[in-house]
Amino acid sequence: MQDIDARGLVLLGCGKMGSAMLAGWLARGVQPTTVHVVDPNPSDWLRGTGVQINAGLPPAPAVAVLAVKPQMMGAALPRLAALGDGDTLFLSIAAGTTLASLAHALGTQSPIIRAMPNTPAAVGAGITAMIGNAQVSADHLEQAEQLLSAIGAVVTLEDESQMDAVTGLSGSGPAYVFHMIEAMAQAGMSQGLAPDLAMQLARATVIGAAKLADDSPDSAATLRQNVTSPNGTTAAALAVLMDEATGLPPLMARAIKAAAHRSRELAQ
Ligand SMILES: NC(=O)C1=CN([C@@H]2O[C@H](COP(=O)(O)OP(=O)(O)OC[C@H]3O[C@@H](n4cnc5c(N)ncnc54)[C@H](OP(=O)(O)O)[C@@H]3O)[C@@H](O)[C@H]2O)C=CC1
Ligand SMILES: O=C(O)[C@@H]1CCC=N1
Repeated sequence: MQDIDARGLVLLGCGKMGSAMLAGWLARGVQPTTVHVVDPNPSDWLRGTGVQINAGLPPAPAVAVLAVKPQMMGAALPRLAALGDGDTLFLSIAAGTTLASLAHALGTQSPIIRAMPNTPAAVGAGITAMIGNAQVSADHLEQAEQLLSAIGAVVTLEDESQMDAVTGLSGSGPAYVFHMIEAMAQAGMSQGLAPDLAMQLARATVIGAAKLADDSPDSAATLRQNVTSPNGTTAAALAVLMDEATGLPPLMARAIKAAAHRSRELAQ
């Protein structure tokens, strides 16, 4: 992060994702005074970090990170378009906003990386997929990887067209898992459990299964089979969940298709 210490980092938008990233960078040793945040309503947490808020921006920061809603990009980008010295890396995490539209606003010679993180970034357990335009150098990629690895794993895409599917799978994916917790708790209540107990069991089950999936060398399919006794309770449930027409696979396929479709729509 030496370049950031010397030239500064600009963060445009410090909401859920912006603050998760900022927390990761500060934990990795980025100096608060080198970070310049632009946000209309700074939170108490942000004010307590020691970063510079809504002050003058360095003319050529090492990195400018765009973390506003896609719908706000049009209003927010002109502030950033004035920045940069040709070597300033622009890093956008906005869903649906393409490299071409970013280059249109920021200058076609600007190095730009489009990335898609997810909210487990807030606890350092995110996963981010990224891809850069032709102006991005190996140094820029390494810089982005350093910043994004502060909030979890990082993968590099081969083609920007993969970003819509990535957004539908891992960008939006945490919401599917949280909704599964809600649905499992609700189903437990339908079977007679008190709401608090049902929620405790549902949360702990998802957390435990996620930890096991993380720690174990076994595939998800093997871990599933390990729960499933022949002709037992799990087999009864999986007959419902794995139904080809009405089970989880076709439902999840429809959900992720809808998210990817919305990502493409946001690009229009
Ligand atoms: N949430 C998620 O799971 C993920 C989100 N993303 C992407 O990250 C981006 C941010 O999402 P998220 O953090 O959830 O959204 P938030 O609404 O939580 O954060 C956006 C922040 O930008 C601020 N803002 C609005 N207008 C401007 C402006 N002109 N200049 C500077 N800041 C501004 C908002 O302030 P105010 O609220 O006061 O308007 C808010 O603090 C989006 O583009 C989204 O697609 C990517 C991956 C995952
Ligand atoms: O819902 C959204 O549009 C953003 C992008 C991925 C997750 N949240």
